[in-house]
Amino acid sequence: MIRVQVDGAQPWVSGEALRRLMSQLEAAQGRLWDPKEDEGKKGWLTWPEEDHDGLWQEVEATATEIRSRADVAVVVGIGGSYLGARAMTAMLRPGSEISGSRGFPVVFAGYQLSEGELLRLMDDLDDREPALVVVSKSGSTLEPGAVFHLLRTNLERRYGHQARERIYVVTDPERGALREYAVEKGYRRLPIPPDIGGRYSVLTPVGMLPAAVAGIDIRRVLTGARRGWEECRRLDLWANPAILYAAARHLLYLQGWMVEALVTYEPRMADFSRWWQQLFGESQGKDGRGLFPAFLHYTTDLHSMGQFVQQGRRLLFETVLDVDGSSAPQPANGEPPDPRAVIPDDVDAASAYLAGKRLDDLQEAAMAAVMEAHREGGVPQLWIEAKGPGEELVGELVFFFEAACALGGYLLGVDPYDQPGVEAYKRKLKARLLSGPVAGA
Ligand SMILES: O=P(O)(O)OC[C@H]1O[C@](O)(CO)[C@@H](O)[C@@H]1O
Repeated sequence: MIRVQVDGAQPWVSGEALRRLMSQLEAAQGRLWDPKEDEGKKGWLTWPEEDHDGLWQEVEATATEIRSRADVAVVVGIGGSYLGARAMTAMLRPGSEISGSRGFPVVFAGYQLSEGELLRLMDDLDDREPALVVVSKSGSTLEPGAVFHLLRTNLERRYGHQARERIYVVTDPERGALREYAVEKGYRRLPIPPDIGGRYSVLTPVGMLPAAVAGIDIRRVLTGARRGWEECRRLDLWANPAILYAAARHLLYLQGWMVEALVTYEPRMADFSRWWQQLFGESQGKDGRGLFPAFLHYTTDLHSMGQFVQQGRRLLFETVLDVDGSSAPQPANGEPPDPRAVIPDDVDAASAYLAGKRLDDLQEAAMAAVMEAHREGGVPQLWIEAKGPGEELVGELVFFFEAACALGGYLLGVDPYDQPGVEAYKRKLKARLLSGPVAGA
């Protein structure tokens, strides 16, 4: 269940302001759900209601194969080709990184160009039995392309011809250099539907294969996505969380607020904020428009950015993503909480008022205190309450944010599906590499 509350954003998001926006909201919602609008770009919209059972069986079988052949999966991708998978694994399998002990380890690479990082990863992989999962829609992105070939070569040095049995490729089923290479080498492939763009692709094999490898029940993720789909179809501002969220942030934007900070309180949600940031940043930041999507991880960032939020230049509003309370196992009815998370009685004088409280109590109090303080500091706050079992919740949240993002793009008057601005740096980088000296030559 996802509920959006706008009480903390008064007077900017008033009932009257929402009513004035109503005809634009109806037009945006109509455009979103009209199959003739933006044809070929909205595969993500109908994806949760379609039957892809054959594909999911293949994804699950591939995940089982990876888990039986390897003891760690390295997912190579950038942007929409790794952020969603990372968000899901961090949220649902916290601690599944290479040194972690819970779930099957899934690590990520190919999302930056640090040579030191890559060499450290290779060192770590030396005493493991890795599999590579390469994810790229276009099949031609520089960062994952370079890192994939380096990791592949490393695997080939170790396993020879058999390395190919450890390499899995998720890419466009019809085109792209990576697809051709995978066919030539005989790697097992999974498709990214051509009508689903990178940042909207987390519910396809892009996110679902790494999730299944990590031991996440992807069928439950899909159940949640389907619930999100049902909620976000309604043409009722108060019953459709995506319309209300898109409307509220648009009203704040129109009244001069420039930065939206997604606030989370659980470290396992940090990667989800990065996924959210790409979704909104790439979809809406164009033609000189759009809110800058930032994120703040509380209470950590209260001790670094809290000062600015409370008293700095008034440019930022907060969207608190309140995901189903604690990440700690909850005691059964009547049972006491895990005593290891309860502050003992024999504490120093400054901590005496904390004695007997569990860390979760402190977290809850912190959320309420921050809300009050930042309101007094003049920071508008939207509140997204998300409740339910983890796997389903992540699917529901993904669909909700995707729908809100597309609607927001229409309200802004931009195309939420392209990213022409990213090409500028790509072109210059390519030109330099084509003409520049070769390292070590
Ligand atoms: O999956 P690909 O084609 O490698 O692209 C990765 C990411 O790069 C971008 O194209 C931006 O360069 C994103 O839109 C995309 O998610």
